[in-house]
Amino acid sequence: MSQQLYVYGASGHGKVVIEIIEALGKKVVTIFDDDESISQLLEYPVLPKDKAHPDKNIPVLFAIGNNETRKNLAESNGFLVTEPLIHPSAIVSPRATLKSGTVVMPGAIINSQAEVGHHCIINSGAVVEHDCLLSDYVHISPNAALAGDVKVGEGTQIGIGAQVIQGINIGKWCTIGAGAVIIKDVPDGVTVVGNPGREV
Ligand SMILES: CC(=O)SCCNC(=O)CCNC(=O)[C@H](O)C(C)(C)COP(=O)(O)OP(=O)(O)OC[C@H]1O[C@@H](n2cnc3c(N)ncnc32)[C@H](O)[C@@H]1OP(=O)(O)O
Repeated sequence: MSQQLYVYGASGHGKVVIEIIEALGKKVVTIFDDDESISQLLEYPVLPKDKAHPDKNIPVLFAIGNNETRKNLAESNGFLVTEPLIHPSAIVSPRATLKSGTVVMPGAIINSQAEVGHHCIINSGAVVEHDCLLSDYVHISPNAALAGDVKVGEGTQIGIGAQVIQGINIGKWCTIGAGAVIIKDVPDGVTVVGNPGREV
């Protein structure tokens, strides 16, 4: 895996990504952001991509919390995408598979034969149990937990502290609210809150 990385997105999420890169002993070369008013993130300079002439051989991590924005950026930029970045304190089964552009935050757990797509965020302390199947651009927020064999469609966010019982199918581009408890399947494109989860 490359020892040098770009980070795209000078956000709070970007700060956590930078600290993962540092914890892995790799080097952040530059942070990119389309907002020209941002010049620095932590100790790193922030540059608009068009002014930076990025090296096509240095991979990027798109550090954007919003799933749709992250997808649009990833699909419109010709960057080399980084292999998954996994914080050293996370526990990832050797039988789990993670695709490029995905980041696993401190303390997260991904268990046996789980599959995680491209450009996903498995946030701090989240649990993705055995045999779960996560499509691209999914965000599992801090401390959320998916029991075994849960499927999550593209672009869905599971909110902070939410819990999903085993075998549930959650559709594409859904939002599961903070602390929700999901005990039945969720169709595409809806927001579900509460315990038990109800559509709003
Ligand atoms: C490191 C990081 O920071 S990662 C980021 C993690 N962030 C999250 O997990 C955020 C998750 N987001 C939420 O929970 C939000 O409240 C959402 C997306 C579910 C709803 O947001 P909005 O669309 O703005 O809905 P709104 O606030 O208008 O609420 C709609 C209704 O749902 C209720 N509601 C909203 N969120 C929740 C929730 N988490 N649990 C229970 N009820 C909720 C509201 O009280 C309201 O009810 P009412 O119509 O009876 O008054």
